[in-house]
Amino acid sequence: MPKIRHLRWWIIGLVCLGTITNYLARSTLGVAAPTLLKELDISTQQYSWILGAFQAGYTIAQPICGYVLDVIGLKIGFALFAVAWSVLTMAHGLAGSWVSMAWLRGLMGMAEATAIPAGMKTTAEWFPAKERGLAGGLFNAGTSVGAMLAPPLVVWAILNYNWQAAFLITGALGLVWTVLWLWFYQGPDKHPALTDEERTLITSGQETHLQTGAKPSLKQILRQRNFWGIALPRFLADPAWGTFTFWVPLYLASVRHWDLKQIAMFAWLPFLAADFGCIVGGPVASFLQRTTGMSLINARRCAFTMGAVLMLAPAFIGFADSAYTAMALICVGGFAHQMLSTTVITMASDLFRRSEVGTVAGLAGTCGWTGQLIFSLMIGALVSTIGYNPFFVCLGLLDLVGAVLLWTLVRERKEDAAAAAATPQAAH
Ligand SMILES: O=C[C@H](O)[C@@H](O)[C@@H](O)[C@H](O)C(=O)O
Repeated sequence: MPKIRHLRWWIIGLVCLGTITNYLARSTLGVAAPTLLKELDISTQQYSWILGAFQAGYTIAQPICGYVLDVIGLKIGFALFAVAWSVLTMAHGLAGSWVSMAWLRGLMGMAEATAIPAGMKTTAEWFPAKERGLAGGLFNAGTSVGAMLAPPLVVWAILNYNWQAAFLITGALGLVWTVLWLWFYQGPDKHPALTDEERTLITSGQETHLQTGAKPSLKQILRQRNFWGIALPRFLADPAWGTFTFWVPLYLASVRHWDLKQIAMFAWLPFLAADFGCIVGGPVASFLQRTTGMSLINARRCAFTMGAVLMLAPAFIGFADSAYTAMALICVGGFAHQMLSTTVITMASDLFRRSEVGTVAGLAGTCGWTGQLIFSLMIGALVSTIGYNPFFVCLGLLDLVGAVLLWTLVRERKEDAAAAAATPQAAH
């Protein structure tokens, strides 16, 4: 293989592609739902159990997937899980009832839970500290791209073939990605296309104490206050993601009386905004580091806080007179959420060893998804009596609490903070 300059950006691009296929696969069901519910005679309540099976599997499995990646390595680990979620997606086409669909969905959720821990682990292994924010944002942007691509692709497959074909295609894309991954991916220690210069740039830009290779220990991770310092803000932040993903179309239809055509025309916009949010968080932190000389951790905390302040905008969604203003506020919410979410997700690689980043990111993800689940159940239980407004207001405030926790719970090593303050130039 010839040497490739800036290889790390190609690698994170490949991981982003993997995240896109991961989100495409999981989003297929929602788009195909109207057709397949009718054909398989599945009720709305049974459909909610199918969705629940995915959420439960995904929530529980994130640390398990992260741990497997930490132990057997990214190349084989990510490939195994990608094959599993792709084959399970394709198998959806064989389901004949809601029960078999729910089983497939639960298992698929477990395999899909690899995406974020794998992305974080790649970021930790391949990037110097100063670039991790942007790298983390780039692969995480794949989530929204996948969610945006699903509707046109799935509708096209259903119109030209049938709903089964939609699952076959999105699953097959995951397999194609796996072949690419197995062909192109190697760790930075042995990638034949990595130049010596770039390898030095990567290792010299990483914190020495994070490069050691102890195996992850669950007990030890859960005892650290830095873990809770990132996991609790995720618990408080992720309800926004769940709300934008699962509830906003329903809100637009039932409260703003939008028809399907209007929803199709506008509902992807918050995800586009979310993509920008993903990409902005890292560079904002780097900019602050460069201009003020503050430590990396403080710069991340500032970026998160900015996102949290911006998240006040969606608190006003329910008060907007026009549906279009409400939509604009939802978009600000998508942007702000991913700006702060990417930032806190990336902090797993700022605070934990490369050999345990997968497990830590997975555990924090479990907290995030638990927050999503609780919030979603609360909306489901209360929306018919109190409406959506209190929930939007709540979303606006939760991240401010998250910011306070991030500032108070996370402790950075004194020597790192001092080094950053003494040599601000080293930060970029
Ligand atoms: O809050 C949302 C996150 O940033 C989102 O992009 C992913 O982490 C998502 O939760 C997932 O696990 O697929």
